[in-house]
Amino acid sequence: MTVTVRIKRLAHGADLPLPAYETDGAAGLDLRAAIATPMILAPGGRALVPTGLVFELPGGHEGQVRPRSGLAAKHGVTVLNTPGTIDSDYRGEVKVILINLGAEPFAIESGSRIAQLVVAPVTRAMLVEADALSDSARGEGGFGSTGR
Ligand SMILES: O=c1ccn([C@H]2C[C@H](O)[C@@H](COP(=O)(O)OP(=O)(O)OP(=O)(O)O)O2)c(=O)[nH]1
Ligand SMILES: [Mg+2]
Repeated sequence: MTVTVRIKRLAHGADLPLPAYETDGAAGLDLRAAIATPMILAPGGRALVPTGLVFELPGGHEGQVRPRSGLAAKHGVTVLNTPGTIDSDYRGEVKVILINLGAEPFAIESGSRIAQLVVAPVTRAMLVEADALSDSARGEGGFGSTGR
């Protein structure tokens, strides 16, 4: 499924390529760091990394900011709030909250692909308050109630 997404590049990201799907079947658009000078993420450190991008997602859709598995596997660098939620009515710059869970400092250069954005449909709930809810086989069991 394809939807049209309007996108604006901010001045500090104007020289970077638009996010792109790296392969025909890729689910995520890689997001790049739009930074004037390299950032160093110390072990255990986190940073709000600008992308220089503003999206206009179509109604009924969200953007999910997800980690790149390569950064996680090789460096322990991931998205702290994964999946970050980009609302369709958000018109601010998309930023990525990265955290370094690895043992070494991690350098982020301008243009580094730091995360990926998956555009996904959203189902919104119409809440109906009720005094009693239907029975189910699971009932109140959770948090490991079915065993290992
Ligand atoms: O990783 C993220 C997550 C969110 N956002 C932007 C887009 C999103 O639409 C907005 C609000 O995100 P969220 O609802 O997760 O944050 P909040 O702490 O609840 O802030 P708000 O009170 O603005 O909703 O912040 C990002 O740029 N990156
Ligand atoms: Mg919110």
